[in-house]
Amino acid sequence: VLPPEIRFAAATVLHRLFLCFSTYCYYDITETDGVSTNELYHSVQLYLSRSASVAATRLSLSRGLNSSAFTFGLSSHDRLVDTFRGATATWEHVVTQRQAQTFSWRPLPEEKRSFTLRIKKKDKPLFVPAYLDHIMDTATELRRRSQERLLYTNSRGSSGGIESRGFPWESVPFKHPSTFETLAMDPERKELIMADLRDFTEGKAFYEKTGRAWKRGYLLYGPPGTGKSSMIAAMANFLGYDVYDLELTEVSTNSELRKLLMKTTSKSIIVIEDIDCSINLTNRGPKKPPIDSPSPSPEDSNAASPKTITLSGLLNFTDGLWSCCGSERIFVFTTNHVEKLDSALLRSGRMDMHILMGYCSFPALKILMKNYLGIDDGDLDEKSDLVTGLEAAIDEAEITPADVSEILIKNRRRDKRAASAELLETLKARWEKRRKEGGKKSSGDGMEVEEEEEEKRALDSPKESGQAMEGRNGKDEGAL
Ligand SMILES: Nc1ncnc2c1ncn2[C@@H]1O[C@H](COP(=O)(O)OP(=O)(O)OP(=O)(O)O)[C@@H](O)[C@H]1O
Ligand SMILES: [Mg+2]
Repeated sequence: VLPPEIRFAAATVLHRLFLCFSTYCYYDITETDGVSTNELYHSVQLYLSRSASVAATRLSLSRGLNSSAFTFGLSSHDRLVDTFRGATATWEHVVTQRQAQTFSWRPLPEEKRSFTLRIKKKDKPLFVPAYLDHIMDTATELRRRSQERLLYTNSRGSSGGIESRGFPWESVPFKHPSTFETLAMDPERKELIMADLRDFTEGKAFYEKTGRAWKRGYLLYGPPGTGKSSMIAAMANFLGYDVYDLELTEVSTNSELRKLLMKTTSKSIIVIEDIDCSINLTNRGPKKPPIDSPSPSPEDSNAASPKTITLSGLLNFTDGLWSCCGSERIFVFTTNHVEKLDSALLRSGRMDMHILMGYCSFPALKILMKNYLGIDDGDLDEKSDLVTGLEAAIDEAEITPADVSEILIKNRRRDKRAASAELLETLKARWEKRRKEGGKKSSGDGMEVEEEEEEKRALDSPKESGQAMEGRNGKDEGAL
C-alpha cells in the first residue's frame, strides 16, 4: 500500500497526463475573484441567459426593478452548448457549497459559483480573447436593452456655472413612447433611415477599416409639428441609446462645449434642437472659417470673443479630434429653416443624412389613422369616395402630422367612419382656404417638390447631400 503522499503525487501526475492528452481545455470563471466581483462572470451569466430559455431544463428566473425583461439563469451543473464562428463551446454552471459552513444569513455567499468553459484545444486561438470579447459586448448590449435609458440635459435653472457639481449633465429616465412604428412618414423613407441606423450600429469593423470616427450625423429639417423630435425619440428607442439634449444657449464658450462632449457616453444620441435659433449663424461675417481649413485653436476663438460659442466651436464639436472620444455617437441637429444654416455645417461628413420632415402625406396619414382610430390597411376600401377624397385632399391641404393628430384625437371616440369623414371635411376646408389665398403659393408647391426630390437623392447617396443643398442655395428659381 502506497503512502498517501505518493498516492496524491501519482494522482496529480495522472491528472496532468490526462489533461495533456485530452483534446479539451477548461476555463473556470468564478463569481468572485479574490475580494472583488468578477465582471466576466456576470457577463457570461447574462450572455447565456439569452439562449438558456430554450436549451436548458432547469432555470433560475429573475427580473430587475424597473426592467421590462425577465432574465434566465442556469441552475447548478446544467450545461449549455454555444457555437462561435463554427466552433463549439460547452458551458457548465458549477455551484459548490463552501466547506465548514454552518447555516447563516450573513451576506457572504455560502456557495461558490462559477462557470466552466470547455473548448477544444485547437480552437483556443479562436476563443481567447475573441469569444470573451464577444460575450462582454453582448452582455453590455443586453444590459442596455433591459435597463432604463436616460435623457440628459445641460440646462440649468440658475446659471450657477456648468461645472459646479462636477458633472455637467443632469439626467432623467427617458420614456418617450415614439417609435418608428408610430412615426407617420412614408414607409420607404422610414425603412431607409432604419437601415442606415442599423448599418451604423453594426459598422464597427467598417469604421475601423476606413479610419473614420464611429459617428454619424443627421439633420432633420421641416416645418414645426412634422415629427422631428418624435423622430429623435424613435431613433433612441430603436437603438436603445441614451439621449443628450444639448441646450446650446446654456453653453458660453467653445471649451465648455468640448467638456460637455467629453462627458457623454458611447452609444448615445447627441441632439441640438433648433440649431438656427441656438447659435447665431448669420452674424458671424468675416469670422466665419473657410470650409476646409481646420478650425482655429480655442485660444484664437476665445481671444476674439471670450464669451460666445462660435460656429467653428460647433464644427469642432461634431467633427474635430474630440468628437471621437468615445464611439458610436449619433449627432442629430434639427431646424425649421435649413436655408439659414451655414454650408460648412451641411457639408457631407458632418451631417451624413439630411432628412426632410414634411407635411403629412397619404401613407403617413394611414399610419396616423391606424394609431389614433385603429383603422388598419384592410379596413380601407381604396376605391371608396372617402379614401380617394382623403388621398387627394391630404397633399393639397399641406397639413402637418401634428395638426392631423389633433383632429384625430378630437374624434377618436366616434366610430371610424364618422371620424374619417370629419377629417376629410377639415382637410377640404384647408385646401379651399389655401386655394383662396391665391396663386402666390403655387411657386411654393414647386419648391416642395424639388425639396422632396432632393431629399430622395440625399437619402440615396448621403455623400451628395451636402452639395445638393449648397447647389440649391445658389440656384435661382428659374429652374423650377
Ligand atoms: N411624423 C409624425 N408621426 C407621428 N406623430 C407626429 C408626427 N409629427 C408630429 N407628430 C405629433 O405631433 C406632436 C409634435 O411633434 P414633434 O414635437 O415631433 O414636432 P417637431 O417637428 O419636433 O416640431 P418643432 O419643429 O416645433 O420642434 C408630437 O407629439 C406627435 O404626437
Ligand atoms: Mg421639436
